[in-house]
Amino acid sequence: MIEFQHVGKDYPDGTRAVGDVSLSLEAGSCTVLVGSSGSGKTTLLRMVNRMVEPSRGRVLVDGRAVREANPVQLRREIGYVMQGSGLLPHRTVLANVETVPLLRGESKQESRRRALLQLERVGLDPLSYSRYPGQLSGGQQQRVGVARALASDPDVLLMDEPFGAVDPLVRAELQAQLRALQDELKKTILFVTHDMDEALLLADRIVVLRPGGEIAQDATPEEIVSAPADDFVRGFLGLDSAQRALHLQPGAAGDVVLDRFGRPLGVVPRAPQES
Ligand SMILES: Nc1ncnc2c1ncn2[C@@H]1O[C@H](COP(=O)(O)OP(=O)(O)OP(=O)(O)O)[C@@H](O)[C@H]1O
Repeated sequence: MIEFQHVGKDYPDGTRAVGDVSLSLEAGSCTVLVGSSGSGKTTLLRMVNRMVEPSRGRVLVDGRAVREANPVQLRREIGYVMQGSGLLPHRTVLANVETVPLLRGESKQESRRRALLQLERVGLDPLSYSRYPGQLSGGQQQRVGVARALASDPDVLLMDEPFGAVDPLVRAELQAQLRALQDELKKTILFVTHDMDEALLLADRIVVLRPGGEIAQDATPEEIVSAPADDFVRGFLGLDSAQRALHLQPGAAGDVVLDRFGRPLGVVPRAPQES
């Protein structure tokens, strides 16, 4: 479980990146921070592994204040995937993934076992294990990034726009795979995106941030779509609502309205039959 208690961040140049945010992320669930550019998503996410120190408030992981943890230790315990994968360019795929368990003190043999398990889990072709990151496509690099984050079997996974730089087809594949992984592994995931469709697909809970780093809405995907809190959230949803492609499916009580992911949004009661 991750808790943000009245956290805020002002950068030294006076930029208020995060105002006053309180949030609880349930263990084993996927929470997606969504909002326009500059709304403080990355700043909030990086507070969890102390890449950013809050100016106010505190962050707890499993009841422990992160500011009391050793930052290096903390970063080894928490998986982190970012856009552009952040792989070491002069190490092979396998060596990149092995690095994390090795740093945590696992034996060479155990680190290799874990690395191979995770590379297989993310569906990477074994032929690419001995390649260097520069020899992989963007989508393959992101898969390696996910495998590396999972290699130390962390409870918490921070994912900052991990699929932002890949083409839409590969992106859809990576999203589907993350959902499948999450069904199996039940990590506590904090995922950042500016894409509401991605948020609706992946989240158990969506937190919409407005500029200035304040929460506009914190709710389930169904609640966000069916009852947006205000015009800001409505506007954010509306940007691509034309593509959201609602459709109907006959149900017992009437027609069920489904979005393009097949998520039920409501029921249109059937008109009484004339006799
Ligand atoms: N090191 C820094 N120094 C000064 N200002 C910063 C720094 N890092 C971020 N900011 C500012 O803080 C605000 C929030 O940035 P942040 O990266 O958290 O937003 P974001 O929602 O993740 O944006 P994006 O979607 O563009 O990545 C922005 O105005 C940004 O310019």
